[in-house]
Amino acid sequence: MTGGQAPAPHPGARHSARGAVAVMYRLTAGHRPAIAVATVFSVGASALGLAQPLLAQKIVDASGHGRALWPLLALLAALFLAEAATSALGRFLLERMGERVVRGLRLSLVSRLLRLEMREMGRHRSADLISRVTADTTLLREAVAQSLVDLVTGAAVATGAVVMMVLIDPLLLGLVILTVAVAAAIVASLLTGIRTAAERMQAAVGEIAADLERALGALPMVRTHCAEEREERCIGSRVEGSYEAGVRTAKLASVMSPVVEVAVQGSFLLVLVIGGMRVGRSDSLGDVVAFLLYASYLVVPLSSVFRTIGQIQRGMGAYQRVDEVLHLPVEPAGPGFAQEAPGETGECRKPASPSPSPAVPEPGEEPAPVLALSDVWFGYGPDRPVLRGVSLTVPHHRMVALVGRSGAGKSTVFSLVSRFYEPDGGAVLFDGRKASSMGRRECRSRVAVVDQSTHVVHGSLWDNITYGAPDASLPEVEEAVDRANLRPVVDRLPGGLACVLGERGGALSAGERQRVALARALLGEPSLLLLDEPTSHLDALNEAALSQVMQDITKRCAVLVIAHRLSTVQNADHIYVLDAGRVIASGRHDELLVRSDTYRELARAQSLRVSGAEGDAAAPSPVN
Ligand SMILES: Nc1ncnc2c1ncn2[C@@H]1O[C@H](COP(=O)(O)OP(=O)(O)OP(=O)(O)O)[C@@H](O)[C@H]1O
Repeated sequence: MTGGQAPAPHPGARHSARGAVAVMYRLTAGHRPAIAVATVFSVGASALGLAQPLLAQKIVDASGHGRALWPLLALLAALFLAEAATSALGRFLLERMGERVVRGLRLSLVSRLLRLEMREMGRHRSADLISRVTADTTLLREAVAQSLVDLVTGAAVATGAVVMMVLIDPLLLGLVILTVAVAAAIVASLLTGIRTAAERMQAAVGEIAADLERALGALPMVRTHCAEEREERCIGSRVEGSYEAGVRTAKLASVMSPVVEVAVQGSFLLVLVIGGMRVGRSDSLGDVVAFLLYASYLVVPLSSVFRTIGQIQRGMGAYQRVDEVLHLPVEPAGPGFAQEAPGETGECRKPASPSPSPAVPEPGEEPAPVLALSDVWFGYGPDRPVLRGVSLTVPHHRMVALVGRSGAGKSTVFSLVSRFYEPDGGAVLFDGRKASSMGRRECRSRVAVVDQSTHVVHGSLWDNITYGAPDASLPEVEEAVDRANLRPVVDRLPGGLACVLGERGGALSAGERQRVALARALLGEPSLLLLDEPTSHLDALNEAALSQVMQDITKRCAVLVIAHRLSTVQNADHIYVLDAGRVIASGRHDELLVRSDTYRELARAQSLRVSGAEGDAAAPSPVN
């Protein structure tokens, strides 16, 4: 498997040993030449090892007959060295192959996770998904890299030993095989239990990560509610779950070990007793010595093969979790959104021309609006529509506002415009073109979003501002900083733009984070800026300043803004009032004060100018 490609699905091959072999086979696709070369080295090393008992036999017999020993001893030393060198090379090749397999899996996982459908993302806990990329693949690496080494070398040595033992004493070999077969039957019965326990343990590890992330992500809330003990108990129960599954695995594995040891010692004992009785008849102590050495060559690798199979079962438990992610649905690769293999994509950047021009209108013809929603229906679940036939337009260089009570569906409109979700009915249009006929990347390249969560990530202020345009020049960044009213923050921070912000932008206030997000959005030169609650973290002075910033921004792009505070959008060119997923009124501020009860209520609740509005209603003035 090459990096970035997920292995093909393997339904039904989940729990059986055959399934595990099939998974290992699939995982190592693309690495077979390396495995073949490594196997040749391992077999070569085994052959060199297998020749040593023969030589030992000769040395014992030669000393018995008083012949010179040093040439044989020198040959034995040379065999030792050659065996060590070839076996090291074979082992290295196999381990490197294992690392490559895991690298490919990790790249596939990362690639998939970054492109998961938003709905799917909502169904999983992010820390659990992360643990599949880190903890589960680490367990899998041990299974693939280490186990394959032991399996290949062990099987090669055991096969060679069997051949040599057949030649020396088939009866003794039969006895050894009998004891090993009994051990194998017992080990096989333990494997399913080991795998199930390993799956449980890995799932518990994922839950620990997810719960810990939840608690650390909301640490101030945990502290202010004195919930440390409660969180500790909750996470502690996950730790217990992982401990119990680990202990169960250990129990099963510890039963396996004595079984294998008894088989090894039993074989030796049998060989010693029966071989000793036969020495008198065969008249060769050398034969018994050689046979004993071969027996050790057979049972030692076989015991490691048994252990390895246990390890592979544990790895398969982890693979199950990895495999689930590899088959989660990702966003469809529409036109212009090719799903390049990881490594080929580089950073996700806006295209060179981030604000594609709208189709050139005929002379005298109005250009199509930057954004239009036409009778859009949408629900997060099948039974509950959140948007019910929403239609709205955002013309070029205008500021349009969405207002309405909490839960009316305003942010959902943004999610559809960002194409996190597709409408169930109706259409979203960019510059007159249906979004569904365009790739997601093309749609998103037209839009910049500053939402309520105002994402600021660990890194410098510069990194955060240039996140969407990593090649931006200093003057461009400076301009975005000024336009977003961020200059005082840059001047205050030590190192200015180079200042490293803590995780989630902890070094900044909420209002400052919002302005960083705005600077980032402006740097991308979008044709449409989506602002969700832009004033939610601002004081009155900064709110007034931002209103001015928004007016200025419309010189360069259109703005669609969501605001609870109507003071921010009083000057909007057009306002849509959303209620329970429907547009119930639209117009300018003064018009809506007259025409819309809901708008008037919202305004009254915020003590905005309402008096007299009922009397001086102006004619509606749609902006397009
Ligand atoms: N990811 C989601 N999954 C399921 N339901 C959701 C999801 N996001 C929002 N909703 C539901 O959709 C409805 C509209 O939510 P939305 O966030 O669009 O409202 P809003 O008008 O932006 O509210 P607010 O002003 O409080 O931000 C709400 O009832 C909300 O519970």
